[in-house]
Amino acid sequence: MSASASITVRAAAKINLHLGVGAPREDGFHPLTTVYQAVGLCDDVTATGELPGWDLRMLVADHVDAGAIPLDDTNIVSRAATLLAAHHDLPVHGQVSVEKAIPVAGGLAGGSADAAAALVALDRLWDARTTDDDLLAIAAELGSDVPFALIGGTALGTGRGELVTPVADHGTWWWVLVPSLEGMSTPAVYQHFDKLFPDASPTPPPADELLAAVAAGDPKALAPLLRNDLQEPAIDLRPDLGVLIERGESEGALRGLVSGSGPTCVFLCESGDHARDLAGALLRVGPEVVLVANGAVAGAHVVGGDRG
Ligand SMILES: C[C@@](CO)(OP(=O)(O)O)[C@H](O)COP(=O)(O)OP(=O)(O)OC[C@H]1O[C@@H](n2ccc(N)nc2=O)[C@H](O)[C@@H]1O
Ligand SMILES: Nc1ncnc2c1ncn2[C@@H]1O[C@H](COP(=O)(O)OP(=O)(O)O)[C@@H](O)[C@H]1O
Repeated sequence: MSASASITVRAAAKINLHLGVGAPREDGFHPLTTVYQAVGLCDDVTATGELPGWDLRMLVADHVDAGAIPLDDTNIVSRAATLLAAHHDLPVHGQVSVEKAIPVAGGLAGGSADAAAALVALDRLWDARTTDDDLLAIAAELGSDVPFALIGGTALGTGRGELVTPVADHGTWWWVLVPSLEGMSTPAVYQHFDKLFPDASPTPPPADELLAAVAAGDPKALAPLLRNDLQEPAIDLRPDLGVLIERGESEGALRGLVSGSGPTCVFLCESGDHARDLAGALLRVGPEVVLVANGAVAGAHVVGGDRG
């Protein structure tokens, strides 16, 4: 592409409808059986420019903690660029800006979404034509949640979460998301899981019953089957999350749940109207930020650009 070509790629936040966690493997990662769903809370990554130089900017929404995002080469977008460039024996180059609406360290895989979107955008900008299998392998190297951010929809994750298979989903699922002003560290929550459950089975609990409810598309059938094995450790570290979940359920949510390693809490609703009513009720009693999103939405995909 030419000097002024630009490409914008959108990637979504995820929630885990089922997060079954097993005892840690020899490499320290926990074996998972998880059911991911991509929801309509998205970051947009725009890549432009050619040789030389690399520049990364983050443009964040009011509810996103900009101070918690590294801008150096540890940012997962820069890591994605480095791995993709190395794969093609190219120098890292371009100007990348991330319009960020997904809260940081929220259990919503916002960094993973940025990484997936950056891979797709830079692949296009550099005309690198990476195969899907290679893109998924690079994504898995970046983080356990990154392959799902490429694929989106509703999908089963196994291994450490990086082996992703789309599943049947005949529902439109409405969620209220309540982020927290202070993020939580994913490794710290997994470590707390190990402390609370030293006798966990090496085989994570399966998701078969939940997958049947997802396929059937019935929120009332899904609600009692939602499961997150990291919820107890997350609430043990942050008791306010337990209070919030009880509040959301008493205000009428079909079910409240910690998202991934937390601290975002998500509430399943029957419809868009129900979700907006619940969001209004929650806003009146406490949290500063309450979002409504539905799922499932697409994985990282091009939403704009020009050929310069
Ligand atoms: C908990 C989950 C649930 O989907 O999501 P988040 O809450 O972070 O969004 C994921 O497992 C997070 O995936 P991700 O954030 O990509 O993790 P990675 O970068 O691969 O790993 C970060 C650290 O988390 C721990 N980790 C991660 C995945 C896994 N299956 N077992 C682990 O023990 C390890 O301590 C690892 O060093
Ligand atoms: N582009 C990015 N966006 C957000 N966080 C990032 C990014 N790059 C690196 N990070 C680091 O990754 C950590 C985890 O971020 P994130 O993916 O938002 O959370 P989670 O794993 O809870 O879903 C953050 O605390 C931050 O230090």
